[in-house]
Parts: sequence; C-alpha cells; structure tokens
Amino acid sequence: MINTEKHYLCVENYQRIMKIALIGYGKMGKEIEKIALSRGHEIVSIIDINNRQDFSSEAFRSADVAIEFTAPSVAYGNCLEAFKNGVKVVSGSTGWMGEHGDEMRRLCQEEGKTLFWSSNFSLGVAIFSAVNKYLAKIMNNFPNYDVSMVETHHIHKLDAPSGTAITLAEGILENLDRKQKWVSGTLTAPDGTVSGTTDCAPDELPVSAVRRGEVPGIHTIKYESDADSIIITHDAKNRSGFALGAVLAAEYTAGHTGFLGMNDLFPF
Ligand SMILES: NC(=O)C1=CN([C@@H]2O[C@H](COP(=O)(O)OP(=O)(O)OC[C@H]3O[C@@H](n4cnc5c(N)ncnc54)[C@H](OP(=O)(O)O)[C@@H]3O)[C@@H](O)[C@H]2O)C=CC1
Ligand SMILES: O=C(O)C1=N[C@H](C(=O)O)C[C@H](O)C1
Repeated sequence: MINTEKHYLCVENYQRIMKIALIGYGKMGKEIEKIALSRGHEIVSIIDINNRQDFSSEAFRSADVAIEFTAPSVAYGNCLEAFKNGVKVVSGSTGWMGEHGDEMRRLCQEEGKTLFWSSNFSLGVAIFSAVNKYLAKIMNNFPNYDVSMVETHHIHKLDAPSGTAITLAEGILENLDRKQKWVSGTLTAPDGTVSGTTDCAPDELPVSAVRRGEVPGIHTIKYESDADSIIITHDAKNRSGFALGAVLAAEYTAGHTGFLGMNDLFPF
C-alpha cells in the first residue's frame, strides 16, 4: 500500500530547490506562488498580461521551469514563448489542448521541448480518474446502466465543459465499449437559465456544465438504471490541491524531458 503523504508530498523527496517562473498571476498563479515558496523554491519571474516582453529577460531565462495558468486563448502562445527562451513548461490552462495538443506533442517528441500538461493537477482527481476508468470497465458487463457527467464551476470560468470533465469523459470512452464520443449536454448559466439538451444517441456520453457562484470545481459521474443510480463525485474545497500538484509536477519536470502528464507523476 503506497503512503501518498510520504511518497509524493514530502518536501524531503525533492532535494533540489528550483527557480520557478510564473506565467499568469491570477487565482492559480498566486496560490502556486505560496506553495512553491513554502517548499523552498524561488520565484524568479512573474509574467502577466502587461509584461509579456519579460519572456526574453535574463530572470525568466534562468528559470528551471515555468508554471503557466492563464486562459484558453493565450496558453499555446505562452508555451511557445517559454520554449523559445529555453524554459520547460508546466501548464494547467484548459480549453486549448484539443486544438494544439498534436503540435505540442510533436515539439516535445521531435524538437526536444518539455511540457507537462494536465487538465487537473490535484491528487484527488488523479485518484478519482483511476476510479472512473475502473468503474467504466465494470459497466461493460451491465448494459442497463447509462452514464452522464456534470461539472460545476465558478462564474468566471471561460471554457465549458471543463478540461477535467473532458479528460474524465475520455477515460470513460477508452474503457466503456458502448460509448463512442462525448457531447456537450446542458449549460446552466449563473442566472439559472438552462440551454442545450442531454438527449443524445445511445453511443454518446452527455457532459453538462453549471456555472454558479465561486465554486472551485465539482465533477460528478452518474450511472443510472431503472432500479438505482451509482454516483461518484470529486468536490474541490479550494484551489490548494491544484496548486500543490502543479508544484509537484514542476519538481518532476525539472528532472525529466518530453511530453509529460499525470500518469508520470502518479503512476498508479
Ligand atoms: N489544471 C488545473 O489543475 C487547473 C486549471 N485551471 C485552469 O487554469 C487557467 C487559469 O485559471 P485561474 O488562475 O483560475 O484564472 P484567472 O483568470 O484567475 O488567472 C489567469 C491570469 O492570467 C492572466 N493572463 C491573461 N492573458 C495572459 C497572457 N497573455 N499572458 C500572461 N498572463 C495572462 C490574467 O490576467 P488578467 O486578469 O489581467 O486578464 C490572469 O491574471 C484556466 O484555464 C483554468 O481552467 C484552474 C485551476 C486548476
Ligand atoms: O477554471 C477552473 O477553475 C478550473 N479548471 C480546471 C478544468 O477546467 O477542469 C480544473 C479545475 O476544475 C478548476
């Protein structure tokens, strides 16, 4: 049995103090700064929307790793800028890998760049994701259960469905033979207005989104038969789990190269 506290989260497991650059200094950038400093790392550069010229600064170029949490429309360009200046990237920005994932993989596999990307850096979601895949596999034997997913996030979120919901949906599609693709279900706006539909073909998995208040992130997967429901939920209480995971990923990335992900960090 792995003791995750000891195995993954102890400062002593990582002897090397890193120079970290932050790209994006919003909710996540600030949370990551706190955790990185508490683990003894140094923040050498902070790039936000107003000082993008600093990508070529000596301070930025001295970083072992840049941690990027910005927005769907700018994440790709930020990674390219960091690569151009010889800095490895850990990115948690969502809503851009669908379009740019192949190119990022190519840059890492053929041109020596390094990117660690995950739609969700929390240990809890890594565990939840493993449970999700296992449950989907079991459900191949039980065709009377149909599956759907709902994610709930704060009203500031720019993308829907969430990156985590897409990754979880991909985990179901890989393991549940009767589902071929995920589709957007309903979208519940901050004022409670509902658009879209969860009516879909039998081989489609509907993923619905709710935008409400300041919710850090809830993901629920439901299997339903005429007799009962089986529901699994991950509910983030705050952003500390995402931020700790991003710093752990940066510590891992400093010593590795290529296109990296949560399976490298938590290989269970
Ligand atoms: N993978 C994971 O575990 C998690 C992923 N996320 C994802 O991370 C991203 C950021 O989330 P969050 O921190 O909550 O968002 P915020 O909006 O709080 O922060 C984003 C920051 O990026 C800045 N920014 C915008 N454009 C640029 C740019 N071109 N260059 C540099 N900085 C820029 C914004 O500046 P300004 O405010 O001036 O626009 C803002 O300070 C989202 O995509 C979200 O989905 C979030 C939590 C966990
Ligand atoms: O925007 C957020 O806040 C979050 N985004 C990520 C996602 O899109 O899955 C991760 C987390 O749920 C918080």
